[in-house]
Amino acid sequence: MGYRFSDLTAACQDDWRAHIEHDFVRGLAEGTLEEGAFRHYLKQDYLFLIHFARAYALAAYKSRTLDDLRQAHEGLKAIVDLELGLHVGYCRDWGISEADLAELPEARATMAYTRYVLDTGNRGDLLDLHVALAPCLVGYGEIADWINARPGTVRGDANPFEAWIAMYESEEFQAARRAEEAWLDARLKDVTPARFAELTQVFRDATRLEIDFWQMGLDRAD
Ligand SMILES: Cc1ncc(C[n+]2csc(CCO)c2C)c(N)n1
Repeated sequence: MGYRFSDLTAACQDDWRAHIEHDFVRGLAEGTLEEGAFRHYLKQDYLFLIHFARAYALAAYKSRTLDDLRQAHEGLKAIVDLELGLHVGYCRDWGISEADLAELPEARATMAYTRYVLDTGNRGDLLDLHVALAPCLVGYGEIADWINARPGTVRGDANPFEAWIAMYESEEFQAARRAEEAWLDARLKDVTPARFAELTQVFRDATRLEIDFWQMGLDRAD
């Protein structure tokens, strides 16, 4: 008892590092990622974001308190009003039009990850759902930290992915990440070892699906 969010990453250390330090992330940090791989990722990420907005709507449905309902509402608004708009504009900069986005076929890695999160939230409770969402929100925050701490990282105009890195290192995004970790710390404090083992499985599954999503980008898999 007395668990914290960091106990989840510690319990899945190998998978967690494989997500944070994936070759796709290294390519973003060094500016060496093939542009076609990035475009493939961006397109699938559009579909990913739509399903993640649905996951925040599910979090609203699963909420028992006004605070949790507000938090789910904020998450849904952040994706719909902010992230998806930014994403569509960003895709345009990379030569992907809104019409292209509307017609995208969904890759298997996108389906697997997003439907896993939605199913975990459906069959479980709000904590299951948040743990399934954590490799996304907390993971991308840690990725920004990791990118910034690496000597090989290239920043500024010399890196074509500068805007992507800047988004996830932004104070606004990092504040959302810290709030999520604090929420998870508060909920994990009281879980039993058996429940923690269940949640570890969810966290590991979702982390491995993040790894598959990066790999899908590198392989341009459909
Ligand atoms: C595969 C994949 N995983 C995580 C993110 C980042 N992200 C998407 S929604 C969200 C939470 C709401 O702000 C975050 C952090 C991404 N874009 N694509």
